[in-house]
Amino acid sequence: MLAPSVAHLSFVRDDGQPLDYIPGQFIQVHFHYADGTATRRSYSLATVHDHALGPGEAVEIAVSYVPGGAATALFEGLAMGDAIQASGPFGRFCLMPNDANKRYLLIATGTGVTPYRAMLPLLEKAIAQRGIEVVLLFGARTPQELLYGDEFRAFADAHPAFRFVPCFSRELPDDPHPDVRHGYVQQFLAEFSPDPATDIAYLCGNPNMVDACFESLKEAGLPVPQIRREKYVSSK
Ligand SMILES: Cc1cc2nc3c(=O)[nH]c(=O)nc-3n(C[C@H](O)[C@H](O)[C@H](O)COP(=O)(O)OP(=O)(O)OC[C@H]3O[C@@H](n4cnc5c(N)ncnc54)[C@H](O)[C@@H]3O)c2cc1C
Repeated sequence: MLAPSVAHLSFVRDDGQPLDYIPGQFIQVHFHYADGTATRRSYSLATVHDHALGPGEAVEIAVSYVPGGAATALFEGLAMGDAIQASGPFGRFCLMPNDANKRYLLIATGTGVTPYRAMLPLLEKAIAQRGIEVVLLFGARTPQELLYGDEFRAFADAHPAFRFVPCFSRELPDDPHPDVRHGYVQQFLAEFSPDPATDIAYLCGNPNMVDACFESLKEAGLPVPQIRREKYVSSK
């Protein structure tokens, strides 16, 4: 468990095939409701991507368990070694090779942060090769829910161009880092002066947060192509 209701799950393909994907993409898990109807749910790939995953390498996802959720029941019922059906990768919530921006504003709540974990090696390359800056604004209710927080903090400590700004809506950690904020991510966007001349923004996770940040960024003058969004809505 990454947090009280979030599991980090690791799978390997059992067909012996590799899985290449672009950080930011997701897979779909296929299963059946109790009445036999087929359904599926999407999960962003959390595996830190520094090479195409060869046969037998772990495909990682972070799943937030929701009360009464159908996929939640599936995942909670899995034992070590059980198999699930999945397809993918899908999606275009990715860093673009021809991006010429000076800064990425990466914004997430909850498991919406997993695409950014997968992107860390690409961000490291962009920092080294293009001299860009990155701000990661990550919303969680409590310090226990700051998924992969130690990894992002370590990455920020090693890369001064990467700022990690955890925003806690309920409870602050004891002895918080100076970059920690108290409130919702959307309250702190203005502090970073979003600028259409320099910024490309990514928004991932809770749909209300994504919509609120999208409106703020548009008001700040960012054109829509510079605001990339992934809303975690249920696909049932
Ligand atoms: C592109 C994409 C990527 C996604 N990536 C992830 C991911 O990496 N990790 C992840 O955990 N989820 C992710 N999701 C959401 C995920 O696909 C499911 O919607 C989620 O896991 C709930 O599925 P469920 O079957 O357990 O609940 P459902 O049976 O679909 O819903 C049960 C009840 O819970 C409510 N509910 C659904 N989702 C939430 C929620 N997030 N918070 C509170 N209540 C909710 C529903 O309204 C419903 O009342 C993603 C969605 C999309 C579209």
